[in-house]
Amino acid sequence: MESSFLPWDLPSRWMGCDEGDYSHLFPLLRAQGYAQACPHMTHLTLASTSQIRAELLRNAGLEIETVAARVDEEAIKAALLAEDAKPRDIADALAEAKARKVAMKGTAGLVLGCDQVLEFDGRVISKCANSGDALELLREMRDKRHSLLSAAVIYEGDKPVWRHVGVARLMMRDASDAYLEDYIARNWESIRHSVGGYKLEEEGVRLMARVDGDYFTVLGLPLVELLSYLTLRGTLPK
Ligand SMILES: Nc1nc2c(ncn2[C@@H]2O[C@H](COP(=O)(O)OP(=O)(O)OP(=O)(O)O)[C@@H](O)[C@H]2O)c(=O)[nH]1
Repeated sequence: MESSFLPWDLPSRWMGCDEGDYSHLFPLLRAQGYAQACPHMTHLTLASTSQIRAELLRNAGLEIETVAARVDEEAIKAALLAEDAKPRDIADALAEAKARKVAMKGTAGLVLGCDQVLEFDGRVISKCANSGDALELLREMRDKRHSLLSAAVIYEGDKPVWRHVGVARLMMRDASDAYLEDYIARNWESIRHSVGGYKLEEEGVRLMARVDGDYFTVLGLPLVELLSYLTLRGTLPK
């Protein structure tokens, strides 16, 4: 049986499947490192180092590859802020920059770039550099509202084919100084890469008085909208 996309040296023991249907082989092939040779096997390439984004996609049953985009986010953010760009546009532009960077390397199939921006008090808040800054930020944000804007952009070839910005609005409770100090001491190692200094699925939920919006958007990925698009275009079965 000849196949156009299976690697020529595929071990013969895997060639016993029916003509054309290899889906049950995918986990085996991926385990052997064949994914890159078979772009058909992956639903998309995630241009992100975010563990939670990869986890959410894999938990939803998607076959993904992850590639770090390595764009200079701070430079892009600074240039956009200098033009008074809105937080939504900053998140979208950063997500597109990441998707484009990886897509332009010739990555086959769909490439997903993401970015999350925290808007508080009219400002765009970046990730905290250390636990002291995180404690200071939480002291500022308690008993007040903030928004999380999670942008996603998909490239196919050299063009963007889909984009979405999910928005969640959160109200932090008026936590005590003592609690915030203990919270940071307990959680800093886990939350250091999360903008806002919390993970909603962990103890960060105890910082909140109210969460309005999509849970996945808070975690950093407008997952439901993404899956709807992939299903609509036939990448995922209807
Ligand atoms: N687990 C978890 N992660 C969160 C939460 N809120 C924000 N984040 C993560 O905080 C990070 C925001 O920074 P980004 O610049 O968007 O992404 P990144 O992690 O730096 O990864 P890149 O896409 O490679 O830039 C993302 O990874 C979000 O998924 C949360 O509630 N839970």
